[in-house]
Amino acid sequence: MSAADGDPSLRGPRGARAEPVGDDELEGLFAPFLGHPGVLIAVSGGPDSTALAVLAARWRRARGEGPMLGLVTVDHGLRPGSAREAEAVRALADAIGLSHRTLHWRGAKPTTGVQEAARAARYRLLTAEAKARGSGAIALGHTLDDQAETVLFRLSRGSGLSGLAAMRPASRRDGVALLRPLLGLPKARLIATLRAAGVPFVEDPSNGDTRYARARLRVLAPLLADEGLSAARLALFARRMARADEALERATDQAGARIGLAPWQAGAPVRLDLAGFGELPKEIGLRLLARAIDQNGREGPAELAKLEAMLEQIYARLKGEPSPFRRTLAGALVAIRRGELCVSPAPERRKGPASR
Ligand SMILES: Nc1ncnc2c1ncn2[C@@H]1O[C@H](COP(=O)(O)OP(=O)(O)OP(=O)(O)O)[C@@H](O)[C@H]1O
Repeated sequence: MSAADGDPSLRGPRGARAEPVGDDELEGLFAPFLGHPGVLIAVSGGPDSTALAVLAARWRRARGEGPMLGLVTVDHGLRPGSAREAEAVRALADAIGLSHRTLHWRGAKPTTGVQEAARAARYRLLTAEAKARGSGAIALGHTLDDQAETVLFRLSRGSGLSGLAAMRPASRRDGVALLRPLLGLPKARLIATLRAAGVPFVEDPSNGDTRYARARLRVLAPLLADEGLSAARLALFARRMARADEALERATDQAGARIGLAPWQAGAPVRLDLAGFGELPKEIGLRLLARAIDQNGREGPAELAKLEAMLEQIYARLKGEPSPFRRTLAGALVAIRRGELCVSPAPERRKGPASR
């Protein structure tokens, strides 16, 4: 048995030895890059995004042509070592022949919810940089293990079907494509790839910090895998949810066009035929209501449980409960009048008398 055989980070599910990613896999992984003039590779210096950079550079070199690739690191300025980590990514970029830029999260940092704020700032900085360069796409190093963790995290938070579809291999944010070429690969294979190539990487210390729910779920992962809830199975579950979600979204488009009494326009009130709404399958009605509220509210997406409760109240009116219906949710006003379900921006809340 070699030393590596005993290294748990090199083992895949149920102790199977993880193989480095082979050159014959690269085209399949990176073909989605081809639709873009340039791709910014978001590299924290951790194993996943380091492997992403190494593999993408290998792919690009082998084909001799393709999109411009460049590495970008966001220095959140939250840990003393963060500038050094960004410098290590620059050294990696030099070694693999790609450019590198560090983006800084400046300004005041919140004392609570700092991880969420850092994540939002990171995406803001990355999408702005991609737009400024005309790159069109950002590549992220999420793996199969991250996908599994996202499914478990969302299950634990009561997400519905769309949330359980978890991360998509390709999505959009602020007009920029987000690509996740490694979403089908276990982290153990990426670590094996870096070890085989002799490329160093760092581990984010917050990854093992059990004050965070994701780190606690990571601790549970081997136990769940023993019960059949392996990362691969959870990721397969997410793909099936994504397939169902796409079908339901399309059915929702069609239902909206069919029972809409006014054209669906960004920022415009939504008017739906109430009887037609009542005949829709519940899931489609729920999605239409959510869209109408998203479009008219100012407070972001409404919570699923609140939407479900409102849907039941609308059904009660449809069954003949006579009381008037006028409710606000997530900054939108939902009202029933003269056979119509109307969703419009909620009036500004009146402020009480000024206090001294
Ligand atoms: N500081 C950083 N600089 C550049 N890219 C980063 C940085 N941190 C994370 N990323 C990118 O985001 C990917 C996911 O990182 P990580 O899992 O730590 O973030 P997350 O917050 O859990 O992910 P998400 O932002 O999708 O929720 C990394 O593989 C990398 O591509």
